[in-house]
Amino acid sequence: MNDRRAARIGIGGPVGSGKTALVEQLIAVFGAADRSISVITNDLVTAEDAERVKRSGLIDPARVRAVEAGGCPHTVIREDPSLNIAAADELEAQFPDTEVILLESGGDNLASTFSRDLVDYWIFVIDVAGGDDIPRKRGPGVIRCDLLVVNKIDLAPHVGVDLELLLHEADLVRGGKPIVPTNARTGDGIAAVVAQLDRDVLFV
Ligand SMILES: Nc1nc2c(ncn2[C@@H]2O[C@H](COP(=O)(O)OP(=O)(O)OP(=O)(O)O)[C@@H](O)[C@H]2O)c(=O)[nH]1
Repeated sequence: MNDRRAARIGIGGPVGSGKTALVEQLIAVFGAADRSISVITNDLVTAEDAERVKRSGLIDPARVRAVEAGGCPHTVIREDPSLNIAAADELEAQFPDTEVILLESGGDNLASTFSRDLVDYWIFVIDVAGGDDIPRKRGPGVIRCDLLVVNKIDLAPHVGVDLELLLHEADLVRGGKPIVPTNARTGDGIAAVVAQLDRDVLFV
């Protein structure tokens, strides 16, 4: 994508669902393929997620920016995304080769959604340990995201969740829009996430 603006991809979802783990997996896959990626993290009042990504050793730390939301994450990813837009513009100016900018939202609830002024595409991450009734709650994040990632599939047997049923119910409430099951600790399913991004937003 030499002559095009970098794709801006949001990653939202409940606290602890595995958003940062997914970011780390995506950085590794893009890095291994010599594809250029940058990251913006949103935390409430710290830069903890950004520090963790910088420490991973998987990415040039200069390509990682932190936005401190200072309060409700909805504000900075939906109502007033100006801080994130400015951070993305800066990263793009500094690293013109950037193909993808990942924007990780602070952990929130099932209602978080991204402004289309901020992102071209957004992923919502839920995890099976959150319960198999999550799709039935019809949260806007689950229903409206471009790609639903169902993470921590390894935990399904341990928390009494029928993964197939959860995926089926998620498919029903999403009307067939894409869903990818993952284990963001081991990397299971990450290739399918990248394939979906390539098809839907990166066009490679
Ligand atoms: N078993 C299992 N654990 C996972 C998986 N993905 C992430 N975790 C673990 O779940 C915990 C939370 O993961 P994070 O990536 O920090 O989650 P997050 O959504 O970024 O969390 P916040 O930023 O606090 O909202 C960590 O201890 C991860 O190691 C997975 O697929 N399986």
